[in-house]
Amino acid sequence: MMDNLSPEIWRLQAAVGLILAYALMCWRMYRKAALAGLPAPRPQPAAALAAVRGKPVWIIHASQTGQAEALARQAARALEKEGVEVIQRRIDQPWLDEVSAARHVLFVVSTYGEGNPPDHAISFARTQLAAGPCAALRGLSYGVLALGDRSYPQFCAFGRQLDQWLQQSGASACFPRIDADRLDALSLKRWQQALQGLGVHTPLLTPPLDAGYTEWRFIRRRCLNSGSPGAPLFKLELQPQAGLPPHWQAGDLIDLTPPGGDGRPRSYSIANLPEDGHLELIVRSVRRADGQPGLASGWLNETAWANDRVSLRIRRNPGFNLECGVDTPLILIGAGSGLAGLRSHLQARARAIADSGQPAPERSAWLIFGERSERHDRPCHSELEAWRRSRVLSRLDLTFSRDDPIRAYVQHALLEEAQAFRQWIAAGAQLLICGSAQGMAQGVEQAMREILGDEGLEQLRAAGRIRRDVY
Ligand SMILES: Cc1cc2nc3c(=O)[nH]c(=O)nc-3n(C[C@H](O)[C@H](O)[C@H](O)COP(=O)(O)O)c2cc1C
Repeated sequence: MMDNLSPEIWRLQAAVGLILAYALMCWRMYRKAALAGLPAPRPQPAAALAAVRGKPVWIIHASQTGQAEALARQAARALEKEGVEVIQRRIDQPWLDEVSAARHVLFVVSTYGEGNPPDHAISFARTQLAAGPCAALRGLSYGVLALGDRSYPQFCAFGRQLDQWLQQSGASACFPRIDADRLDALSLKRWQQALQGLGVHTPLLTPPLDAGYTEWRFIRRRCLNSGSPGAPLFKLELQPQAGLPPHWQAGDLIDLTPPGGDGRPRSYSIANLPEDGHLELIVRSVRRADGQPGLASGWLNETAWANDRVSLRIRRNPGFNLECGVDTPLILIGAGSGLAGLRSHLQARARAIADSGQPAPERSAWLIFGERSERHDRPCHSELEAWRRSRVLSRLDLTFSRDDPIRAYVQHALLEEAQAFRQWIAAGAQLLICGSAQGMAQGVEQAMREILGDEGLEQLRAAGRIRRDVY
C-alpha cells in the first residue's frame, strides 16, 4: 500500500509525524515540570532566548560592610532563577576586559568615609575612574544602585562618581541611578522594578539585611579615662533581653537605636566576643554644637540605668573581619574609641593561641595605640599588659598627643618604627586600623605610603591585607 503513495504525500506524512513527535516531547517536558512542582517554562521567542543565553548580565559590587554585596548577590540569584546567566564580580576584580560581551551591567556600590569608595574599591577609583572615559564601556547598557546615608554631606558620592564615569565612557543607563538612603523602602522598590525590567518576576522577599533588631538591656558602664583632658571614654556592657547572645565575629558592628531618639540607628564597633556571654562597647561621649550630649553616646554614657531596654542588631563587617590563622602576624593601629574594634581581634587572637596549645609565635600581634595623656588615658591597660606578658601581644607601642615634651600620634610611632614595620609586612602581616577617619586613618595612610611607597601600599590593599573600621 505504501508503495502506492506519491512522493509528495509521503513527505507530507513524514513532516506531520515529526511535528506530532515534537509536540509530544514538549508536552512530556511540560508534564514533568508540572509534576515536579516547577513552573512550566515560559514560552520565549527563540531569538530572545538565544540573546539571553549568549549574553550574560554582569553584577558588580563595591561594599564595605556587606549590604551592597548582599543586594548584589540577591539580584544575581533572582536573575538566575529566571534562567538568565549572571556573572558576579567585586569591582576590584578584573572585569573591564570582558564586560563588552554583557547584555547589561548592574553596579551595587556603597559610599564610605567621607564620600569615598569602600576600601577594596579605592585602587579601582584611583586607577580607572581617575583616568577618565574608558573605551571598553562604549555602548554598554548599565544600571547603578548607590547605597548611602543622607546624614553624610557626600551622599552616595561613589555611586554618583561611577555613574558619571560610565556616562562619559559612552555607556547608557537602562534605568536612572537609584540613590538609597539607609536602604529606604522606596529605593528598594525602584530597584525591584528595575530588576523586573530585566526579567525578574518573583519579588525579592527577604531584605538582605543582617539579623533584625532584638531587645537588649543595659547592664553597666565604667569610665576608662577619669581625669583625662579629653572627653570621657566608657566601657559598656549589654545583654540580650532573653537567651544567650547571638553569634558575631571579631570586627563586627552593632546598630543601636537609642530610646526616645529620632529612630536613626548609630553604629558602634563591638569590643569583645560572644563567648563572654554579653556584648561590650567602648564609646566616647560626644557633644553636639549646642552643647547637648549626642543622642546615642549620651544615652549609653550618661542616662541609661541597669536593665534599661535598648533595641539593637548585630551587623557583619566584612571589611574588618579576618580569615587568617595564628601564623599570620597582625599589626593593629588605632586611637581612642578605635580600641573597641582592635580589642575584639586581640581577644580572638588570644583564644586562637590558647586553642592551638602552642606558645605564641614570635610575631603574633603588634598594637600601636594612641591617646591623649599617659597619666589618665590608659584604657584597658591591665588587659593589654597581660597580653604583652603572655606574648599574645609581641609589641605594644603607646603614643600620647597631649604629653610634653613628646606629643605624638600613632603615625609618628609608625614612622619611627619604619624598619620593624617593613619586616612585619615582609613576614606577611595583616593590618587592622580602627578609629577616626580624618585625624588618625589619614595620617596612618600617609605614613604607610612614606614607608612602603605608592606601589607597596597599593599591593597590600589589593591583597586585602589592610582592613579598616574608620569613622
Ligand atoms: C563610617 C561610615 C562612613 C560613611 N560615609 C558615607 C558617606 O560619606 N556618604 C554616604 O552617602 N554614606 C555614607 N555611609 C553610609 C553607607 O554608605 C551605608 O550605610 C551603606 O548602606 C553601606 O553599604 P555597605 O554595607 O555595602 O558598605 C557611611 C557609613 C559609615 C559606617
